[in-house]
Amino acid sequence: MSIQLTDIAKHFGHTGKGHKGKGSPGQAGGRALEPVNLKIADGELVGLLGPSGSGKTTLLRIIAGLESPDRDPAGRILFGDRDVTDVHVRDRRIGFVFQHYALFRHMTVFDNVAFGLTVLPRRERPSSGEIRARVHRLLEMVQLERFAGRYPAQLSGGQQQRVSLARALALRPDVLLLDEPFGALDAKVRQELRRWLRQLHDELGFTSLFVTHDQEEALELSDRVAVMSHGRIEQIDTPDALYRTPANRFVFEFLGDVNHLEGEVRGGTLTCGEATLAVDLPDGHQELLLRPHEVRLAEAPTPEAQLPVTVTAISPVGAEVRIEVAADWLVEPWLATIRHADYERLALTRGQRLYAIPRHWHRFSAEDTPQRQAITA
Ligand SMILES: Nc1ncnc2c1ncn2[C@@H]1O[C@H](COP(=O)(O)OP(=O)(O)OP(=O)(O)O)[C@@H](O)[C@H]1O
Repeated sequence: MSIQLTDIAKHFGHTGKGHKGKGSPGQAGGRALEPVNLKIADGELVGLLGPSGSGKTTLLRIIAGLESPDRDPAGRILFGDRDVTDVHVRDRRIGFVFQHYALFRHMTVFDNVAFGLTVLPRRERPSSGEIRARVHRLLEMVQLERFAGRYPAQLSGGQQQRVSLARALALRPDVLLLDEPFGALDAKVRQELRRWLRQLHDELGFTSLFVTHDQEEALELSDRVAVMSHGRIEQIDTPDALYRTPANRFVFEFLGDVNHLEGEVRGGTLTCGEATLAVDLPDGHQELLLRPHEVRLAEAPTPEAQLPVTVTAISPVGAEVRIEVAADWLVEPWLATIRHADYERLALTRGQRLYAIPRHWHRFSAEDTPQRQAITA
């Protein structure tokens, strides 16, 4: 089922009490959402990513029907061809999963998953045999069949969240909405649950929208990610496109580690203390941004890049080695990620003097037009 939002805005009155007991800090006049336009294709898995207070949950709750959008502008929500703007939450055919597993503690796993089906009006309710079959099939999918008779308290956090997922899917929703579904779990379990969700999503073909403030989670799990800030969608794109062609500085900085280089450009050379870099930019003050993988470390400078640094920390854990380097000309240390082979070849140690050689840099002008330049060194 596709989802289309047109001009969905939300303004909370100053006296309004938040569902989380929050006020409306940082947003003039309690504006939680600027008018948002968004199209999600049938069967798509979209992540809503943004810092705290950027409006992710508000947007999700409006789509769910748990919160109503402003009347001015008169926004609309379509599920497929159906206008659901004024349709009650229980008639929107939505499944929910929230961070805090709202499982019924006095019910077994089986009964929790079956609950939504057993409370359907009689004419819509499947037979008890059918309910049993459907619940077992769902528990099989989330590999919890042998726990059907247990109570939530007898399960781990990750298992409880899998029950929540099965329960949300029991009513065969067209749309699955997840609010920080894995937020309360440790890193390894989160990773596992992401795979679950992706698999179930692909297998069952529903449309999913999930809220997260975890960049890695959003980029790994989603077909597309909507990056939000201050109640606006700054950019919505595939993870690859977001990372490679960010629409503005906020998106660039929010999606990963960033190194800063600020200096004065004169005659095609940027100077910052004892560091210099050849750049194709007009004279004046400039700030360049670099991702850690765009910084090469070498034993000698090049004619284009003379950026002396000292290694201050080395973290060889993971697919790449993370090297922190510092220098007098840097306000904050830089992070460089290099291959293990290069790490061994350079025989890096703490305190070692090296040269940073930018492969690429990015610049966002005041009008936020992104620019990316490759260094032809
Ligand atoms: N019921 C409410 N009444 C008043 N203000 C609210 C209410 N719900 C949210 N807000 C405000 O609206 C803004 C957006 O909040 P929202 O919860 O949507 O952000 P979020 O991106 O989901 O944040 P988080 O990651 O912290 O959950 C915030 O400024 C928040 O304080």
